[in-house]
Amino acid sequence: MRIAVVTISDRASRGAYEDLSGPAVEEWLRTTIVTPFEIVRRIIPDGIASVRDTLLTLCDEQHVDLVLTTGGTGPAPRDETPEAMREVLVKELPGFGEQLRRASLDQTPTAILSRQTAGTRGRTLIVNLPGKPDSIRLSLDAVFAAVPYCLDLIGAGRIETDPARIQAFRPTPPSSS
Ligand SMILES: Nc1ncnc2c1ncn2[C@@H]1O[C@H](COP(=O)(O)OP(=O)(O)OP(=O)(O)O)[C@@H](O)[C@H]1O
Ligand SMILES: Nc1nc2c(c(=O)[nH]1)N[C@H]1C(S)=C(S)[C@@H](COP(=O)(O)O)O[C@H]1N2
Repeated sequence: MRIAVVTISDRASRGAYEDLSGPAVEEWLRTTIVTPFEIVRRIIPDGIASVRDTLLTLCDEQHVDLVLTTGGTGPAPRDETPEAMREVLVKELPGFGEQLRRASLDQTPTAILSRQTAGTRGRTLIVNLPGKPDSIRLSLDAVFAAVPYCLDLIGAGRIETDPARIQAFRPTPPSSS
């Protein structure tokens, strides 16, 4: 099981500030997932080509099971993560974005500015998170219960979570066919 954590930020990628969001995602995963997994980290600039090419490499060449991105989902000119997702996803899963915005509204009224989404390409699930370090925990807490079953359905690796942190929900056992 391999999970990629991709920080999308012009300034973090050129070292203008320290990336805090990627490490926050990694820390959340390490305290929540109890089955073995390896983390692949990337820090890249905003922009359609940058995000698209990174996601395509992670999906089609490195065959990671899950990609979590942080940043580039807003309305600013350089925020192009959703445009890149459109070029990469085979099946969009709009429920992730809906739930992320709903949960984030408890934290900030600007939650509605995020165009974050999720979806699949082959056996990889890609989920966008906002860029702000403070948003990471709340965002992952809001959607992760559905992630292990989604990975089962697309034939990706199996994840078990610490039930004290996240109760993974599997409505039906995986098919044996
Ligand atoms: N990876 C990160 N690590 C630390 N702080 C971040 C990170 N991403 C965003 N932030 C903080 O959240 C703020 C808003 O995030 P946003 O993604 O809108 O950044 P931005 O203004 O587009 O700039 P950039 O793309 O250069 O990070 C940033 O100004 C920064 O203070
Ligand atoms: N939970 C949460 N969601 C959030 C935020 C936040 O601080 N917390 N920031 C919002 C803001 S201000 C913006 S502009 C959008 C997009 O952020 P991004 O471009 O860094 O992805 O996410 C929104 N979603």
